[in-house]
Amino acid sequence: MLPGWRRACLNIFQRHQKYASIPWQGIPLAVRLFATTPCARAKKLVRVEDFERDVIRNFSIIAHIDHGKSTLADRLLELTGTIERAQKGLNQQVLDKLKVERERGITVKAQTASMVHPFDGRKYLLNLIDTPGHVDFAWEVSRSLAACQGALLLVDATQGVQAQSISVFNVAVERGLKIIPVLNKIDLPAAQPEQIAVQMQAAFGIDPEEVIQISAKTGKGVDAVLRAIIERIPPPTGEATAPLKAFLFDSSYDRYRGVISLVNIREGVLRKGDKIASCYTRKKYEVTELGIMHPEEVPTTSLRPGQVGYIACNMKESSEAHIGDTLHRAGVPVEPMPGFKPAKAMVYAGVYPIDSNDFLKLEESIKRLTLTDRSVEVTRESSTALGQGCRLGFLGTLHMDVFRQRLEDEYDANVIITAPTVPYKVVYHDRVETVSNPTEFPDVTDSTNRVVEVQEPIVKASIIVPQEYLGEMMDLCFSHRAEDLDHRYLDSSGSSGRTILTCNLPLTEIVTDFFDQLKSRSSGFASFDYEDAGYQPSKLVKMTFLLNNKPVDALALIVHRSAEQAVGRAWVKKLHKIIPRQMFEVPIQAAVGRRIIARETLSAYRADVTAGLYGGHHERKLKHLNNQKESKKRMKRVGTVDLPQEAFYDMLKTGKSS
Ligand SMILES: Nc1nc2c(ncn2[C@@H]2O[C@H](COP(=O)(O)OP(=O)(O)OP(=O)(O)O)[C@@H](O)[C@H]2O)c(=O)[nH]1
Repeated sequence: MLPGWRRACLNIFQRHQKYASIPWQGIPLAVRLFATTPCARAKKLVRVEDFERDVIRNFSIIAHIDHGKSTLADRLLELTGTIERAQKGLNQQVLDKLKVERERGITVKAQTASMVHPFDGRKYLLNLIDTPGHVDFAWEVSRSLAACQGALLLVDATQGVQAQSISVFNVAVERGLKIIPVLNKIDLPAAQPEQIAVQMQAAFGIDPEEVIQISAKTGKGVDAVLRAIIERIPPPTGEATAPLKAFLFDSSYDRYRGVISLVNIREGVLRKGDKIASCYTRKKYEVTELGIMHPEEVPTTSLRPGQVGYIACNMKESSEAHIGDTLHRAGVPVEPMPGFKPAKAMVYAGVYPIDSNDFLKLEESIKRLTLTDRSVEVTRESSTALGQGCRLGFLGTLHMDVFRQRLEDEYDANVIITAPTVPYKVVYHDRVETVSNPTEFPDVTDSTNRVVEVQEPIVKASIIVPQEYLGEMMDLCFSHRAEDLDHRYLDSSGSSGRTILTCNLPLTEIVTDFFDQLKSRSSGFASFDYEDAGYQPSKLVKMTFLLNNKPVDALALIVHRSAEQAVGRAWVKKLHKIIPRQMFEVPIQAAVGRRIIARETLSAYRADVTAGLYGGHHERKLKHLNNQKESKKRMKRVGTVDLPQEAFYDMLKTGKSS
């Protein structure tokens, strides 16, 4: 065999999206070839016809970040023989497929996996839908829960109930899901299962007797979880003979097969070759492939009521797969099921290529990435300082960070991200405008602009923290303009007992450094969650920065009146440190409207024009110095200060903590 041919073969497998998650290194070529043949996959073929509705369970694992969802998912997949048992101590994290997920140890994109488990003489089909834990990905959580009848509420036995545990619990209860409470990490010496079970009772009204104690790491107690899934979660409803109704809850893009949609069959049976139509777009398709996630795609002959699986149906554009859509048999229309509220961007930022010639490449990469992350909003924008770029809307700052990292990891992009801003509402005499870019924010101090008021987004925040840090947390909230602050105790075990603190906070206050301060001022013990609480009028102004009396658009900020002096001074100082000295003196100013509120002066380089004059008359020296002064004045008049890209990068990086 030619070595070149061999290499080409390997490349094809490694690049093929479907097999990209498999660690191919070290596996002999013959095995790789066989593993990807239809014959090998067919061996795994699951006859879904064998599973009637009453032996199907659709469930999800919900928890605060890092409480062990992905680890428990691994153990469940192993225990049911869906994947090979990992070597002792090795964490497989089969469902965390993205590189950023594995590196950061967080789940960003919900994945789905089906398992077959024998119980009481019958074979059960268990469909697990993994969910992310972080607040920013709450949209993914509610999307996953729409396809389930039950949820495992996982709580870390060392950390106890955290803010996100409460918010995901509320979403699950709202959707009428059966909750199975599970206490994880009981193998750790710091675990306090009894005390945390009492906390769960106070926070969720759960009977401590119902709580299953496990260690997802060692596998202890995980079989009891499997039993509880089968015994406590109700089977899905829906009749095989009814007209087809399939709920589309996720989609991804495959270069070769087009859009792959994840669906939950609510009524009827879907088979390969069936002609289907979308309630939302009214377009018609033919099902070319369908199957279940086991945990990789495994083709099946049909999908039946209650089942969760993937379909490929010659959908070319990812925009055709509308999340929350109902698919039905072509020519047999049905009433669409209630869909999802679309994801709402909470944080906006400009993304620019470091080298402005790379814009088209960057735009293409962003487009491709948004195919797998549909919650990102994209529009084009341009800035005189940074050139052509895109304005992106994210669900939160972590979401923004993860998106940037994915751009860098998966598309090799080098980008500058501007300071994050939130969407403001500007109320004029005759209209209301939403502004998410500081450069478009009007000068409210100028009465000719006819601005009646400016409103900013508010969130209802909850913080769970040991009592000893309560004072510190209240202080933090007040310094971020908190209102309606309230607190209640979750348990009564002295200063280490947990308290839940709630307040209303402006969203803009938490998109900069709030998380970092929360973690450092509570020694990492506080957890934080928030939900949208509408808009409220606020005294906001646009701050611009001038270099040599010319405004730099990419540095514009929207700040609260009470903070304008402090922010203006801090940024001007930072600019002074970062900007390289020029041939002429450069004033660096922060301005609100026409008012200059802070100023620093960058002194000029001074060439010693008298160096070549040995001796000579005093007036001759003076003449040279005066000439120099004149030419500097001229330079200053016409000179523009170019802020180098690196300075921008530093500025925006450090700007986050201002
Ligand atoms: N000692 C111990 N560690 C555990 C256990 N379960 C999970 N962990 C560890 O806890 C960390 C977080 O686990 P993950 O499974 O990644 O948590 P997750 O909830 O999926 O996290 P997100 O996906 O970010 O929401 C990992 O380092 C796990 O090895 C357990 O039962 N015992």
